[in-house]
Amino acid sequence: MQRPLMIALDIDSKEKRRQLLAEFDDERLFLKVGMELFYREGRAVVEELKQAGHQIFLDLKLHDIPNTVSRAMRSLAELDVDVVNVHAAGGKKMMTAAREGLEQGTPAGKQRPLLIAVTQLTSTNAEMLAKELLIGEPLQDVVRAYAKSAAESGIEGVVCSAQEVPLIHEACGPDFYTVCPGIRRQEDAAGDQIRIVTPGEAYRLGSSAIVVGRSITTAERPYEVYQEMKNEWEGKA
Ligand SMILES: O=C(O)c1cc(=O)[nH]c(=O)n1[C@@H]1O[C@H](COP(=O)(O)O)[C@@H](O)[C@H]1O
Repeated sequence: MQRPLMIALDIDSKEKRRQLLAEFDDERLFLKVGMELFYREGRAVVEELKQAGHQIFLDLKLHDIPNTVSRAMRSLAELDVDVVNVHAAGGKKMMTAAREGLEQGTPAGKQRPLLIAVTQLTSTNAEMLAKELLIGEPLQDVVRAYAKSAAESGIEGVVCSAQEVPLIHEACGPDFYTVCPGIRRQEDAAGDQIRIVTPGEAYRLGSSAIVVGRSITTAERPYEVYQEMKNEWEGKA
């Protein structure tokens, strides 16, 4: 897989989704289908986007008992998506079950989707971790430990802030896949994101992929913003 800029299609209607994608002409994109779109449009949206030639990160962040996650992954594997995810907080048995479910569900002759685990959401900070979630260790240590658990479960990578990419690569090796949301240009509103990084900084920190939602999807000229952020991410700006 290249180092893609994944566009988060967090959009609340089929019409708006089609309007947005029309801005990109025939360009083949890496699209993230998350809960909002999937719960609204179901499996059909994935099939439509695949047929149009796009790559898909199906971001449903599974987090349940191992048996349930395994069986859910078996079902998602039939969709022929490129990347799927779970919450690392579900533990090693759950992550292993997710991988096994994917392996069982992947049709013969097809490559199974890349499986990654969310370490700590980019909307989380150290204070929230300590005071609300009652996790006593420093945030970076928690992210490192969760990434190691993911690697030990035989899955290929994590979702993390680009701020944590160097420590994850140190712990899990340089090829461990790091998908980084919480990406903003200097001028963009942070919204609910806390551990934010610019596309250029994510590139310099060695992220494998970045995820960009609202900076592109709510822009007046989404394609221009996409090009600008992509150039920065590819080290061209
Ligand atoms: O798993 C994710 O994709 C994810 C993990 C995380 O820690 N933080 C995070 O923002 N995301 C997703 O990445 C996207 C970020 O969107 P924007 O904040 O609009 O750029 C959203 O679709 C989130 O669901």
